[in-house]
Amino acid sequence: MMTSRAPIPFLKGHGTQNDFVVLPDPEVTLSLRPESVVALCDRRRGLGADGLLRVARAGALVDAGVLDGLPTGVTADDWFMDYRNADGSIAEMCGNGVRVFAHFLTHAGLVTGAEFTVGSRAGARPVHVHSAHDGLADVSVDMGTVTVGPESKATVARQVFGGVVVDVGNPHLACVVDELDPRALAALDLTSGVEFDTAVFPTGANVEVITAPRDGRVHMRVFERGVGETRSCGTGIVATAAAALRAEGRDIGRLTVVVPGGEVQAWVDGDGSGLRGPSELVAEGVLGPAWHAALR
Ligand SMILES: N[C@@H](CCC[C@H](N)C(=O)O)C(=O)O
Repeated sequence: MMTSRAPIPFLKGHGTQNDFVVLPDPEVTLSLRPESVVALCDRRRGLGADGLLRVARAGALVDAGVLDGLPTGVTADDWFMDYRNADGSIAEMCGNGVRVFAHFLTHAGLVTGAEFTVGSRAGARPVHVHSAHDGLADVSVDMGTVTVGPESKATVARQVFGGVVVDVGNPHLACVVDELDPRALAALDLTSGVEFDTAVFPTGANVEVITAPRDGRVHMRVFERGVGETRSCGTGIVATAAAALRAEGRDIGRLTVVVPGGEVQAWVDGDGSGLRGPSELVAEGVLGPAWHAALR
């Protein structure tokens, strides 16, 4: 078998400190085995990240057998965010990832105009890149339908919190805790993980702990499926907005969600949901020769 020695480019970026390795692979020539993703996302032996974003044409991912078919609303020519968690697992959607992905497409000149569609396993996600200069961008994402389901519980730092099941394309348990102020939220120890009802979440859950909304703002921390605690989570921010609005007796509205890595605007309206926030491209380069054997 022929192996290509062409350099493998990468970028490193983050959205409110939820960080990603970006791997441009338009025609899907790279093989992303879970162990390779784990190694690349490792903060000591790899580049270090919460997740990995392969940048590929949707049709090429179908041809390569990475996707079984084109998700709803996605066309073969669309740029597709092939998202992997740091543990090598595949997730349906990543809201911060879409912002960084859209920023990369603009930075690399792979799209024309400020508005375009990014494909994801959860379907097409329209984006608007409001600005992109000097490695920094401001990006809105139409996050589609957000479905608030039944109540459930999570155990976090030996405390049991009630929450609601929220589907943002991926599964969330969003727990608005009235008695928690931002200082008490910041003091919670999430290092030993979270427990949730696996009958409710057979494929796992992302768990958000959220303060009660005040003056249009909430504070949130998240323990992500396939990663651990992260400093932000875009789908979790939309789930947070939906749950916090529900706690105020509202189905629609707009909130500022404060996370350890910054602030993001989120909204739920009659047509769906969305978020707007920053993206930063921190570095770009090529992977060292040892990675060729792993990824080709
Ligand atoms: N950080 C992401 C969510 C990534 C996927 C998640 N860990 C899952 O497994 O569902 C975001 O910004 O939405």
